[in-house]
Amino acid sequence: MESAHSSATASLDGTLVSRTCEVPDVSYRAFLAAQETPHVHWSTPEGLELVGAGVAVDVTGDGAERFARLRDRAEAVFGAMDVDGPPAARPRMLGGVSFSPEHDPDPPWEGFPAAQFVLPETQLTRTDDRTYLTVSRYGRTVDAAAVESALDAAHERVADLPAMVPSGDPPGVVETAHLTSREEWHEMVESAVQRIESGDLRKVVLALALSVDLGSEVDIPSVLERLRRTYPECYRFLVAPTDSAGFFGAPPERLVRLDGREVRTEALAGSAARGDTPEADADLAAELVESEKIQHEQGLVADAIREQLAPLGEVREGDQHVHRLATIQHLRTPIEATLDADGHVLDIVEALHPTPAVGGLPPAAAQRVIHETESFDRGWYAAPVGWFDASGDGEFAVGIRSGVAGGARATLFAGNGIVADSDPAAEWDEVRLKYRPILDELTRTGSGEGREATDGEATASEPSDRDQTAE
Ligand SMILES: C=C(O[C@H]1C=CC=C(C(=O)O)[C@@H]1O)C(=O)O
Repeated sequence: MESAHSSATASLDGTLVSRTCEVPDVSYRAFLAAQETPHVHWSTPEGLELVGAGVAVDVTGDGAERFARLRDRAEAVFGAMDVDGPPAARPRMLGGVSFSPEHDPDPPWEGFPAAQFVLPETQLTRTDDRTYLTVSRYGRTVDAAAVESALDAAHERVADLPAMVPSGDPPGVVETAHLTSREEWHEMVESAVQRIESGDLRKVVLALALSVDLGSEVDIPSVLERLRRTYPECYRFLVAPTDSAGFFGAPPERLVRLDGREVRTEALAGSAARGDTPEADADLAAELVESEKIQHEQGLVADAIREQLAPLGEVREGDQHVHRLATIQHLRTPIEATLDADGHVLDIVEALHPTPAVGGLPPAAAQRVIHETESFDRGWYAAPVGWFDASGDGEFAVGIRSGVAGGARATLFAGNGIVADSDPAAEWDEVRLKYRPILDELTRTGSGEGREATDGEATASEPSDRDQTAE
C-alpha cells in the first residue's frame, strides 16, 4: 500500500481512491480487534458510528498555525478524489488536537502530536440501521481496481466476524492516585480566586488527573461499549495511534457541528450530582438553575461562544435547560448560527477552542494560570476531537470525561470552572464526580462480574457511589 503521512516534507499530490459496500451488521469491537493500529472510533448520541483502522493518509500540524496547516493539507488530500459510495460513508478525517498548541508527546501522551487526523484505510460506518465497509488509499499511483479488490478481501474478513461479542469484565481498579493532592488543589483554587478578585481573571477551569492501576489490560472498545449503555446521550471516541496508548471518553459536550452553513454548538457549564430519589434529583436540578454562581459560570461560557460566532454570521441562542446524565447533571444552553459565507469546521473549532467551559476568561490569562498551576500535561484532554470531510463539514466534541490508557494503566482527567465565590472543598468533590463515567466502567463490581452482555444489549449499571475509589 502506498500510504502518505503528511509530515512537513511528505507530498500531498496524490489521489484519494475510496470504495464502499454495504455489509451486515458487525461488532465494531470484533472489527477493531482484527485490525492493526492506529484505531479511531467516533459515535454520536444521534447514532452515527465511525470505526476505522490503518492509515490511507494522515494530516498533522503543530504550533500556533496548526489549524491552518491541517486545513491546507486536508484540502490537498481532498483535492483529487475518486470516490464511489453513499454520502454516509464519504471520506472523513478523524482525530483531534492537544489542548495547547505547544505540546510535547511525553508519557502518557506518547504517539499523540499537537494535531492529527487520519483517513482510515479500512472503516465501518453505521447510520440509519445500515452498515458500510469502506477501503481507502492515497498516493500518486493508486489503482482503483486494487482498491476494489482490497474492499472485496476486507468484505470477506468482515463477513467472518460476529455481529455481537460479549462485553467481558472491566479490568478492575487496583489503586488510584491523584497527581495533585487535596492541599495543592486548595492552594490552586484559592490562588485562582485571588486573581479573579484582583480583576485580571474572570474564570478559569482547573483540572485534576487521576492515575489508575488496573487489574488487567484495558480493552478500550469494551469500556466504550459499556459507556454507550450508561451514557447514551454522550459522544464516544477513541484515538489510539499505537497499541500502547489510546485516548478515549464519553463527552457530554458538543464543541461544534457544521452542516453546510448551519452551526450547532452549546454552552455546557455548571454541575451537580444526581439525587438518590426523584425529589432529591429535582432539588439538585433546581439549585443548579437558581444558583447565582452557576448562572454566572454558564453566562460567561454562553456569552463567549456567541461573541466568537458573531463575526461569522447570525447567532441564535436556545432555551437553557438541565442536561441529566447517569451520574451528573449540567446547565446547558444550545447555540446555533447561520454562516454568512461557506466555512470550514476547523475554522470554527479554532475560533471556539478553548471555550470558557474548559479554559477560562480572558483566554490568555486563563491559559497562563492553567499552565502555571496544573502539575500535569493536559495533552488531548479537554481539546477538540471529531471529524471533518472534503466539503469542510464536520462535528467535534470537547474531549472531557476522558482518559488515556494502555496496558494495565490509565490516567483520567476532570476539571471544574473556578469563579469568584468558588469553595475549594466543594470544587474538589465536584471534580471527582467527573471521573465517574470512566472510573465506574473500569471498576469491576459485584454486579458486573461475569456478565455476558453483548453489543447492543442493555445491562443494569446502577450509578453507585464508586467514586470513593478516587480517594
Ligand atoms: C471540564 C470539565 O467539564 C466542563 C463541562 C461541564 C461542566 C463544567 C463545570 O461545571 O465546571 C466544566 O466546565 C470536565 O468534565 O473535565
